[in-house]
Amino acid sequence: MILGAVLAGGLSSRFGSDKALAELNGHTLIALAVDALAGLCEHVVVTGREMAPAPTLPDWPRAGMGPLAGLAAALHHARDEGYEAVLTCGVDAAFLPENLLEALAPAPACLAAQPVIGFWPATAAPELERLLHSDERHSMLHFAELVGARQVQIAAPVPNINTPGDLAALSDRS
Ligand SMILES: Nc1nc2c(ncn2[C@@H]2O[C@H](COP(=O)(O)OP(=O)(O)OP(=O)(O)O)[C@@H](O)[C@H]2O)c(=O)[nH]1
Repeated sequence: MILGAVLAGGLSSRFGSDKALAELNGHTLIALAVDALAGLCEHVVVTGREMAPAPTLPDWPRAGMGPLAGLAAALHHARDEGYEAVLTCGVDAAFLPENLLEALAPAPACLAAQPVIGFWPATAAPELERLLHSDERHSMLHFAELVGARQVQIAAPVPNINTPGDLAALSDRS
């Protein structure tokens, strides 16, 4: 079983307002991200916020530590509930390719350009706990390197939405 996890905390400082609640074609970005993962995974959770269109998990060990703390919460849930791995994306992953799991399997692996989109085995939880308690860089890429994740290139990259301009460009395209 695969658990989908939307990493949905953060400050959205480049966006200027909570980008999870920004709308694309009448749907919030977080709802689109949950739907995208639900098409690929048995169950979906949202980390790093209390209100969401799917069950939520608080970041581990605490909020304010970045997306890895959301991944840690999801890996703990996966381990406790018997999921073998977690598929992650950010709130700005409105369009995930249908073959994403095939491209990322076997875990661990992540997208080369966007390591927030990754496939992580539940057994990676202890290494992530160690990293989050260390002075090392708390970045998805550093964790990916630590666990030997393959960095995968895909033909059609998932668009990043960091600014209102990024969102407007997507609205124009769809
Ligand atoms: N669970 C969780 N997710 C996070 C956290 N920080 C960022 N994220 C998510 O990780 C993804 C990538 O983060 P960024 O795009 O850099 O998000 P951000 O930090 O809100 O944006 P900036 O402030 O503009 O850098 C987004 O989907 C964020 O929602 C966090 O502390 N906890």
